[in-house]
Amino acid sequence: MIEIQSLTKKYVTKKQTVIGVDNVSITIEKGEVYGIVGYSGAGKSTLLRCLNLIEKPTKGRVLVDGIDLTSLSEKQLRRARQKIGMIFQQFSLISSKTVFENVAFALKAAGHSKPYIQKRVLELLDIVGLQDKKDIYPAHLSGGQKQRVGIARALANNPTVLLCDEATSALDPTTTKSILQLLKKINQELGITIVLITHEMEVVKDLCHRVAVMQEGRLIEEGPAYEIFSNPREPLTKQFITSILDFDLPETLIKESKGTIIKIQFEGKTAGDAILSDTLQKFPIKGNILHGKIEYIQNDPLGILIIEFSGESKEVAAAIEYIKERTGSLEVIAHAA
Ligand SMILES: Nc1ncnc2c1ncn2[C@@H]1O[C@H](COP(=O)(O)OP(=O)(O)OP(=O)(O)O)[C@@H](O)[C@H]1O
Repeated sequence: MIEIQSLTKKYVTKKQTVIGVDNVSITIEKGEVYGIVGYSGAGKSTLLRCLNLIEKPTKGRVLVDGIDLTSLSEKQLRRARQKIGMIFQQFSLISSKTVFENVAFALKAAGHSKPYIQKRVLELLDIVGLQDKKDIYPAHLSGGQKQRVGIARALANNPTVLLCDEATSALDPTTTKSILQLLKKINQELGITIVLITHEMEVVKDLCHRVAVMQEGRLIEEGPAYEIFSNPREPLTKQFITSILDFDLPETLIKESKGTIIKIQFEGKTAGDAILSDTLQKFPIKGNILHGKIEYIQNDPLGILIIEFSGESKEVAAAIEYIKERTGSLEVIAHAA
């Protein structure tokens, strides 16, 4: 378990004081994948770097499995850090070392014997699917392969926590998917807690159990990923999820519509229900689907449907009420002219 308690990080220079992280408290459970999102400058990297004390907090505490990292000596901290792996957007591999040597480096630093290192590196390369690349230099690897080496190196000393600093931001969408799959496997099969920062909600959608939203150093919203996607409270959170779920109808379509246009959000089990066909059977109205989309937040469906209803206004109103009672939310976008 990771406990971030009232953490503040200020950067003080002669000219000014910049607050990187402003009084943030978060508890991350063991085995969880926890996402931190926010725009550039929100304080995500600073917060992540405070978790292994690469960055020293100005105030507050960071406890990993009950140990207060801020109270440790340098020597104790080096030891504690071995249990906190980290991967980076730009991979941070040593270009003059082969894949094998890059991974072995972390094990040598921890003082392991040669035979153990030999065995452990091959084991790690097997986990990340790169055994056949062990004698290759980083320059000859693709971005995805470089990140796999980064992951193998981060896992070398059997960490309990893996910190991911925009781990897929430099990768194309297909490679991103495969790295996210690998991180999911590492979380599920090795039970490693993952804390990741990202500005991509796709990453959160695929991987994160819980998510925090940061703005100007502060934590403005936090909760289970499904709740954040289905019921965002803060305007910034709404902006973030729009990229995944929302859909704006063209203005002309709304203007020219002769019916009532509604947007329905389906949550959880109701997403699969035949609410629309029920409604159309029950009420003498016509329904024209203008847009529909279902996203899976991990394994749970969340959908939106935009429909134009036409018919007698009393019947349309009754149909809307009927749907409201059965779904997560309903919004009337345009009334019948
Ligand atoms: N070493 C530093 N010295 C001074 N100010 C810093 C330093 N590192 C970060 N900051 C400032 O702290 C604030 C938060 O930066 P941080 O890099 O944590 O944000 P971020 O959300 O990770 O952004 P990005 O996605 O661009 O990396 C910014 O205002 C930044 O300018």
